[in-house]
Amino acid sequence: MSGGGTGGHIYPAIAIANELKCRYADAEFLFVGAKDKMEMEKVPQAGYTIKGLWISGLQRKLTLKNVMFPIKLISSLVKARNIVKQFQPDVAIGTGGFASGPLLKMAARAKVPYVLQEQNSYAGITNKLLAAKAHKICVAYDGMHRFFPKEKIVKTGNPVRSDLVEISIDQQQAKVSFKFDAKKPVLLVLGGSLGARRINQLVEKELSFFATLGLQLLWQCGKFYWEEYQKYESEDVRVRPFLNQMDYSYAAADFVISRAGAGSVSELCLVGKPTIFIPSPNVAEDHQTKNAKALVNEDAAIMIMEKELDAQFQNHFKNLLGSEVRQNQLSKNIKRLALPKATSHIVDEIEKLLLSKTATH
Ligand SMILES: CC(=O)N[C@H]1[C@@H](OP(=O)(O)OP(=O)(O)OC[C@H]2O[C@@H](n3ccc(=O)[nH]c3=O)[C@H](O)[C@@H]2O)O[C@H](CO)[C@@H](O)[C@@H]1O
Repeated sequence: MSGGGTGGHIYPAIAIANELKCRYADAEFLFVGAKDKMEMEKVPQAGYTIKGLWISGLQRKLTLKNVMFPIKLISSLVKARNIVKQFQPDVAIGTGGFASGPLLKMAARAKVPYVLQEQNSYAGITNKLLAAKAHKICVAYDGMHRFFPKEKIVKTGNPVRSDLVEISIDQQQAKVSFKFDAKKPVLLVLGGSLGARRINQLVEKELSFFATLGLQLLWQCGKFYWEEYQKYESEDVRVRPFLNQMDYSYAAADFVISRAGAGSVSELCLVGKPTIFIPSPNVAEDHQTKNAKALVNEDAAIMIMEKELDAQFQNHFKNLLGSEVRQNQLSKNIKRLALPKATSHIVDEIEKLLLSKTATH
């Protein structure tokens, strides 16, 4: 299994591994990630072993990191080749992020078949490079033949960890677990797996506005911003660098403000809470805006662009809070877009590949 760099690539890989483990209790898994990235912490937390490659992406500017890139690439290819040789996998799976490049390249060389999973409507560079030798490419959006060979594409949706597909926790209990008043509404603020500077600035500015509306705040600010924002912890405000229990966090929420990364969007469809998306304008081809727009077009969420926040946020938010009818409408519509069987569908494709491999041996 290889995917990483951000949660958006890691959690799909974990979801797929969990589903495979359910079907094949004796299956063995090995994750491969990038040495200093968040997968090195999150994958072991999910109960899997991970090995790290010394690899990073190419920077757009001329930097020392780019000078090191060829050396890192060669070192990663050598290490990936050894990993494949020792572990001898039956199949490999890549969910995006640069570490999957060397790993899957070496898997292909050892005749190990691989499946790719692409979360976004705009394909990542690593997956584009790996597409030619992939057996299947599981995607979440239409029109992906712009990037990948048409005959390899299967539209499955994005894998979501099973504990988030059906959240059984009661909302009151979830609120109490964060030491909130169970009778007062909770606003969950998500900045994607790394946190979002602009969303943090917005929340900081609107703290008294939220207080006058009687809201309690569960604010995931991101590990890089934690030092700056932890001072806002109070009776009604919880500030966290990262939320390890997303099931409790979603369950506690009455309203959500979030970035529009592919994984967050897929999870929020399953969770069905009234949501305001603030897409990151800094990602390739502006794909977060496209992710959020797909929901707005179905009247399933509200979207506010970063540049409109100062002028429009309070109005949008007050309108939402003031209308239970609107909240119910958004909840109903966003739930309709959920794809709860995505992980199972992807694992079906992996199974088919394994079976065809066994048949040809
Ligand atoms: C800035 C950037 O490059 N973002 C990209 C990154 O987003 P990012 O890494 O933010 O990923 P997503 O929004 O896709 O998913 C976030 C994942 O992290 C989990 N989570 C998040 C916060 C938290 O406190 N705890 C937690 O567990 C969520 O439950 C979810 O499973 O990958 C996505 C999928 O390829 C892309 O669509 C995004 O554009």
